[in-house]
Amino acid sequence: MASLSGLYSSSPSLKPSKNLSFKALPALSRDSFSFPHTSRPTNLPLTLSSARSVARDISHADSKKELLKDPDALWKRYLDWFYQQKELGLYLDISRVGFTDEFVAEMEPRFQAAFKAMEDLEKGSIANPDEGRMVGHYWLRNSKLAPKPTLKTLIENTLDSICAFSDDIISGKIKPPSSPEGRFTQILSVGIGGSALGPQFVAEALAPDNPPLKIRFIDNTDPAGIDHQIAQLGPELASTLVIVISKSGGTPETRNGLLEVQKAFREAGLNFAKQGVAITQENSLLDNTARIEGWLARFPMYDWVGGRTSIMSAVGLLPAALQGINVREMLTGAALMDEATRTTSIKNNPAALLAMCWYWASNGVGSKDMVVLPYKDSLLLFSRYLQQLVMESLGKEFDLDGNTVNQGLTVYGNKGSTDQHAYIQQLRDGVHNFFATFIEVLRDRPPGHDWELEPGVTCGDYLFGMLQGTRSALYANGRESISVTIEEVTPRSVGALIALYERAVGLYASIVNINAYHQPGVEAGKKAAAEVLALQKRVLSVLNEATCKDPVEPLTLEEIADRCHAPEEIEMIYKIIAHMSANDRVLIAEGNCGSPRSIKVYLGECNVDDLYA
Ligand SMILES: O=P(O)(O)OC[C@H]1O[C@](O)(CO)[C@@H](O)[C@@H]1O
Repeated sequence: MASLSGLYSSSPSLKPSKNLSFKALPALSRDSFSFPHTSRPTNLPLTLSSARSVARDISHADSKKELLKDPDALWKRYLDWFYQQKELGLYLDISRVGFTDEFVAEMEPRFQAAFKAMEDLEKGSIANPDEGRMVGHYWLRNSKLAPKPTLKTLIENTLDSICAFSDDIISGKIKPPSSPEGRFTQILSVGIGGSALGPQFVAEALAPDNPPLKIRFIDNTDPAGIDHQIAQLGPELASTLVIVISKSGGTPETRNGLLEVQKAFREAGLNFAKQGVAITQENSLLDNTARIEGWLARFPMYDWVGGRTSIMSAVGLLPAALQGINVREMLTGAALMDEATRTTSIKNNPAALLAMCWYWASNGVGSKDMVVLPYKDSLLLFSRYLQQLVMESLGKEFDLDGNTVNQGLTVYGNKGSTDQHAYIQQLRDGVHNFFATFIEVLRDRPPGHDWELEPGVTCGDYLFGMLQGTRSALYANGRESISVTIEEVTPRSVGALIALYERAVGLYASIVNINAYHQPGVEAGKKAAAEVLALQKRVLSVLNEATCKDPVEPLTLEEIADRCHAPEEIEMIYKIIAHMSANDRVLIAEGNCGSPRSIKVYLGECNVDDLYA
């Protein structure tokens, strides 16, 4: 068995054997960012890289058993790698990740290159080369960093106008036109992806129990979900501020949500424009609509802020401010964390430490998933928020040199200790395909509210015990974990957490040589969805023509596909017809929908002008 000090120190005489350590990776240099796993084998039973990973796991398990037998060594490792940002009250413990000193040394040149790339990014380089864009979310919390004075002014003016508008809404200076209450009481936020996840996370984490305005979200094109949100508002629709958020201003789900909400306003006899706010890029479709229709307010989104890092722009700040959350404190927390994560010393940079652990734990190719477990109900949505931030940023087919890499890092999680009664059984004993991140909050309750439910023990002590117990139990079984601790859930600490992960994702992307700031894969799905809807219109047009004949000519699926000149799309045509007939649409399908060959289809009525053409 490898000795304890050999695995966790750089003592030359006690170095781990080559095939049990990270040494199997090629020598690293700035120019050799390509990885041994550039196209990851999927069907081989035990590849070189998986063999190395298995060997490494065994080595970890052995070393951890050794460490467990030697609490002094574990405590030393804890202290050696313990990070704290005093001003923020944020701590990071990576002692339960088994990286070696050799590994840290090997990563050093890559990190120095990543720090340089980050410095250039903050200075306004085109850090998103595919889209030819700057990446400026760090400027949002420190406008002095913005590369041009006009951008600095824009950021500052937008923040001032967000705060002023929110104050006016909350105080009732700006009123809804026909609400008996005389002031706005609800927010309905319409947006998806980065235009929803940030505001959702912040609302759950920070909104007070009785906020000046309560918030609800439409973040999908599910008609039943939309109906539910509108029905829940009931008569309060008259005092609802509708915030439509879309950076591009053209996302179909968001457009649909807007059209559905506008219909509800019309049906209730309300003037939508007097209650509508748009957050979008200047001159986008949404911006133009809001301007032409004379909506209550418009706030800008910027070309240089990505959707998944837009939480500190109007996207996250306006809804937060309207709920009475101190957005300037959020920005301060983020700015302080930005400062802390600019240092080029890996050991003193919490974002670099996270990125380094992710790389170690997942072999630099996402071979293990990141399970995020906040032990605090209000941080429930953190893992969902991180899912987009990490997976949309890191899940890439090609690296920056055009090599196929199929990179990524899977994120999931819910909250502790709830998950202890769901999937932690598998994490402890089952397939070893993850590493955990515990998010710990020291303060259980506001001061003066705590009580002991049994002598010497509070409810919060149980939560603490569950977290520590799970961390120890996982470690005892060779499963790695990171612990991030904050003192309290406050606007400042939430801002800091967001900034910490934004920076870690940026650094990680650099060390694996990918563009973190584009999302070409999402476009493919959007394009395919648009093609399905175009096909649906062709199907309706073909059916209309057949229906307008005398007598009506019911068509089989094959006939429809032929007349659409799309025989290869017959399966999709069947699905379109099944979906439409399940929804009592104009279409009539005779036969059994479960048996596609038997179906004959025509429309309920002939439309002489063929609106579908
Ligand atoms: O804000 P928009 O432009 O409506 O986009 C919403 C989301 O769609 C994506 O472009 C793709 O999912 C995300 O990156 C983005 O956050």
